[in-house]
Amino acid sequence: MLTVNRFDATVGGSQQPDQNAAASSSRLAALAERKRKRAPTDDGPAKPSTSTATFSLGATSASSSLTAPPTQAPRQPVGPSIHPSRLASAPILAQSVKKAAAKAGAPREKTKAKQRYLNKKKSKRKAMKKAKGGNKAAGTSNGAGVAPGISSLRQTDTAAPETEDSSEEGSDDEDISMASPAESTTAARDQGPTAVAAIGASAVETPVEASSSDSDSSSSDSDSSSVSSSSSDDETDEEAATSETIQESSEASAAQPQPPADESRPDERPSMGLLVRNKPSNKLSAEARRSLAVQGLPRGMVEAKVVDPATRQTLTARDDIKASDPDAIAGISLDQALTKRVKEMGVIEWFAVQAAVIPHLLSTSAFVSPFSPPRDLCVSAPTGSGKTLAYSIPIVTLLKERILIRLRALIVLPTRDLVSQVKETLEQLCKGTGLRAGTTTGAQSFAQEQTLLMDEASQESKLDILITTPGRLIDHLDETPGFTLQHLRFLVIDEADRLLGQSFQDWAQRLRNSIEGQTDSLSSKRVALSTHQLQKLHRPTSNAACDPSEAKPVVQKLLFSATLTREPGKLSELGLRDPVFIDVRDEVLEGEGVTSSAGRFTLPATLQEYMLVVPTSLKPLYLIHLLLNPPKSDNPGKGMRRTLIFTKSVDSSLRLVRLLNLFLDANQNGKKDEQKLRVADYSSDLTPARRRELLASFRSDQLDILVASDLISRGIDLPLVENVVSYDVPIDVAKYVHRVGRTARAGRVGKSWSLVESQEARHFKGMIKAGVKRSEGRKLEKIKVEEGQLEGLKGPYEEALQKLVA
Ligand SMILES: Nc1ncnc2c1ncn2[C@@H]1O[C@H](COP(=O)(O)OP(=O)(O)OP(=O)(O)O)[C@@H](O)[C@H]1O
Repeated sequence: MLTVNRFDATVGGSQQPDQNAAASSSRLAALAERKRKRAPTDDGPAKPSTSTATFSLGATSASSSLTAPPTQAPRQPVGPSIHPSRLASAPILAQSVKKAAAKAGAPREKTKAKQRYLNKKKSKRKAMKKAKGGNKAAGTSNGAGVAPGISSLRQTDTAAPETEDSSEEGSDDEDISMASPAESTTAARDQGPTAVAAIGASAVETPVEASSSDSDSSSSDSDSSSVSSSSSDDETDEEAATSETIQESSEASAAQPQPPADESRPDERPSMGLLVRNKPSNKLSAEARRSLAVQGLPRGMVEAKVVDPATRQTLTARDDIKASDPDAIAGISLDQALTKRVKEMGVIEWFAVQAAVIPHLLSTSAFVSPFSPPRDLCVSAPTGSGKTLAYSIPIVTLLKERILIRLRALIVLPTRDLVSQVKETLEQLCKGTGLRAGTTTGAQSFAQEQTLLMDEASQESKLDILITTPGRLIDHLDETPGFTLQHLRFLVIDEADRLLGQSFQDWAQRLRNSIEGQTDSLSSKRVALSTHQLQKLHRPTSNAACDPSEAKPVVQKLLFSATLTREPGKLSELGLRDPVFIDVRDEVLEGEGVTSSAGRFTLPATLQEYMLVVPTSLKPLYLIHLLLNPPKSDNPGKGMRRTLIFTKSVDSSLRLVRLLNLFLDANQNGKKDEQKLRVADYSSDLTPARRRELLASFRSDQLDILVASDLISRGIDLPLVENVVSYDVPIDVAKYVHRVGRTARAGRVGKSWSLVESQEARHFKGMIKAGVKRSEGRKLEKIKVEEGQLEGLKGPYEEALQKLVA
């Protein structure tokens, strides 16, 4: 009753006078009804009802009864206590009171179809009870008497109790369990096939969550025309869906290899009704989860090669190789000149991703046969783990033997800054090889880029390697005479998940069309190959394989990211050829396949993560405190330098930089000796030249802090960054991974600090827990800052705020 009264009071308090009058009269009516209920009736004493049930019942009926006062009200007295406008403006509230009403047993109209369904259900239940009694009598275990597909899962479950890891996953699920089934499915789709499969798996076990069924009963009884209303109020609909889902799943399981049926009780295979009653437990064994998760996935994804991030391999130059030394041959052996250049770049040993990818790519040849083209490659490895060299070294090594200049490698990246960065790496590697690398990003005029790309007279490429953004690439494919991808040997899509998420100009499909057009060029048009190319071309063994129509594009597609999508749908945009997957992350735990951890991304082992829960109104002050007095600092009192701060937008960055600089000025008064922190914003509004200048200042320690939106959260390699601060929490886990990945690169130590507003804390922790995987012993540590610690900063902060609004 208290709940109702409080709720009424609240609603009344916010209503207009006439609404108040209506509400109080309805409250009186409700009171009278409650009294009437307490008094004995002809039918016997009234049953006590809980306050929630009473409230819910009334509230549900409110939606239909408020417009016209209830005529046969006895069971709906409290209805008018919720104003219809409130229900109309709060669909979730309306839905929940409706649902509660259904539970409380509000009378509902039953159609014939529904009645038929219920009757059928009743008789099934009876049959099940009988069967259950039989089972008990026979002393069967929970697996016996269940359809083979399901029973096999359950028996495994019993045999293999949950591991620590799987229970942790369970708690992850708990954290995100507030999402509706529809939300979960959408989220799962975003996370890739595993998550979708997991949803599928949970539908097998808890099919109540399945979306609408097309049974008569559900369609006839539904209040709403929307399919998504299966969340519904209707228990019967839920049961119908349950039954159907289980039927479907057992049909599906029939297609799978089945364990032998229980021979001792061959005739006791139950009806589907029994399945509904004997729902399996909510936990599938790890093995069963894995097999569900991998169904329908590409071979390479299921058989992904998992590489330990701690793997290292020594650098060997080709001259050192002894033919008898299998390790040297299997290892990475570059020629002396390239080894020297790599050493000049600070490489003394190969990192894990390089140790896996470089030999894999070097095992193919520069010129591959269109009749047996190489498999494509998808690589997922943590931020700062050296993916750029992993693809650049093989490209340079294989292409430097070329005779004619043709465009043989195309590297696509999402931003200009990244294009420039990769170009610098390739230019260093190409020194002395004669290979030419160039870029097109729109930083220069289109005509200038055309001149750089193509020889006007011969209309041949002037570049061996082109590094570009997708938009500019499509422009050149469309408008630059002679520009072709027909000689391409390597196509690299770096930050692949980000690029595949961008659909502008339909770039992925158009790129694919341009590449696949080369099949014709190589076969029917018989494009003249270089002598070298002809010599290297592997001759197919049978004549049938020489059929020009069998020729395939020779381009090998290489996809890289720290957060690579495992969604086959997304990957298929590029028409990958039987891709090999290399996944650099900690060893696969028992029961965890490559896909079961899809959507969980590995963080660098050298990263320390911290979070501060802060009140929204004082967030800037907490940031200032953090910057001036960084906890866990090796140089206390020196402030937080070599720091990147991420905000949610360019505007936020600008405002924050102004406030910080005003504060630092105000705080500097009288402290001449102390070196003030130097802060600047880095945004897409700045010219490329200004951005280059800022990065150079940061690299040379002339700037301490750069404040940016997510513009530079991906890929940018600033080796000196020691701290990353998320002033606004990232909107998804991939953004978090890329932001924090600007530090702790190439094996260096780095710290990330997330300022989380109190109301965001639960969501943030859940998101991170579900989305990232850390090395053993690592965790997200909470740092506490008491408001008292901010006292000394309040004066200059107030001063800065006043100047900011002036
Ligand atoms: N074997 C190595 N030894 C030492 N330093 C290396 C090695 N390989 C790469 N590096 C350096 O590590 C840094 C990070 O490399 P890179 O930018 O390729 O990382 P990444 O994996 O592409 O990261 P992100 O996912 O953030 O783009 C670079 O400064 C690079 O020069």
